Amino acid sequence: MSARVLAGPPAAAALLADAAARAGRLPTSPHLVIVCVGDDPASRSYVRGKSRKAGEVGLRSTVHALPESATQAELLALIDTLNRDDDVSGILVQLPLPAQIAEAAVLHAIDPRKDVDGFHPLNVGELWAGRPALTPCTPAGIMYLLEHYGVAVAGARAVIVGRSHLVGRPLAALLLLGDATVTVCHSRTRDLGRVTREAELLVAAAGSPGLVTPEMVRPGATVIDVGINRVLGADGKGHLVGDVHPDVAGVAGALTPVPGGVGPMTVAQLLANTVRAAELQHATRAHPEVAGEFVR
Ligand SMILES: NC(=O)C1=CN([C@@H]2O[C@H](COP(=O)(O)OP(=O)(O)OC[C@H]3O[C@@H](n4cnc5c(N)ncnc54)[C@H](OP(=O)(O)O)[C@@H]3O)[C@@H](O)[C@H]2O)C=CC1
Ligand SMILES: Nc1nc(=O)c2c([nH]1)NC[C@@H]1CN(c3ccc(C(=O)N[C@@H](CCC(=O)O)C(=O)O)cc3)C=[N+]21
Repeated sequence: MSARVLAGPPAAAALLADAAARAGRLPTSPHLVIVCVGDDPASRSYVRGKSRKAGEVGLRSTVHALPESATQAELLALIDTLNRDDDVSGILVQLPLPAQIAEAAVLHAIDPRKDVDGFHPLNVGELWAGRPALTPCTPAGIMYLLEHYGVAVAGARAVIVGRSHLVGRPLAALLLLGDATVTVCHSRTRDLGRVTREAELLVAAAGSPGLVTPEMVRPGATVIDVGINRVLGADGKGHLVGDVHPDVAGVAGALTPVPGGVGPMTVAQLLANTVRAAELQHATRAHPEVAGEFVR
């Protein structure tokens, strides 16, 4: 038996087509601003991919690249300018940041209505309160992928390996909103395989190549591989591999590939969030009586 492949690109294309149609109904094209600090090659490569896709669906994007030595004050000043600029719909600060900059201070400074990553505490709180506004791109993209391929979430036993603020935690909130029964595992989880074997829907987001092996997977389960790990192959070249061992394809019912699975969903969802942010800002301007309030 070999698992059904849940490919990212067709689902991402459907999400992007919807976002592009909504963008076309706005008076001006939504504008995403990406801020990156330092010159980590992997970060630069993600940023290029995001800008290219933005252009393909008719969104504007601008990249602000600050040097590795940038101070927290400089970054906060830039965010303040972008917050005040009515021509900016969405702001994404690429993570991780250099050690001299406190991540929390930066994420708190972004206007929640422009927070296309969904990392501001207001958006995090709204998500856990069951009123999702702007939600983190990777988890929201995974939910879209599951729906696109008709994978049932309601009532399912879902297990997530990883509890980061970027992936594991917000995905737990979204799956719970979708009426799954959710378990979140991490590096202190005892007998990880016993927990993951319970899952009808298993999500691996640990950043550990091949962590999920066939004996950890319930036969027929849907397995979502979020991991993006660069490893050196036998051919001496660098390869991207996920957190799921390739042999899991023999046990799982359905499986996302790496690359070409969750990654493209993340990028598509970022652009969908940018359109959503532009819609929120447009509604606020059209109805100034609600300005200052957080409009959903
Ligand atoms: N496809 C995409 O679009 C994206 C992919 N990624 C990829 O997803 C992976 C996870 O990213 P991110 O969430 O940011 O990573 P973090 O390093 O922030 O978090 C990893 C989580 O996995 C847990 N973990 C690590 N090793 C184990 C283990 N052996 N057993 C059980 N739990 C473990 C950690 O536990 P603890 O909390 O106890 O330390 C932690 O909660 C990475 O490979 C990253 O590159 C990330 C974002 C987007
Ligand atoms: N503020 C912030 N928000 C993020 O969403 C964020 C971040 N910082 N920092 C880094 C992680 C990682 N991330 C990815 C996005 C796209 C792919 C992606 O498109 N991957 C392709 C392969 C790309 C390649 O070949 O390198 C794929 O899986 O097919 C992967 C990973 C977003 N992140």
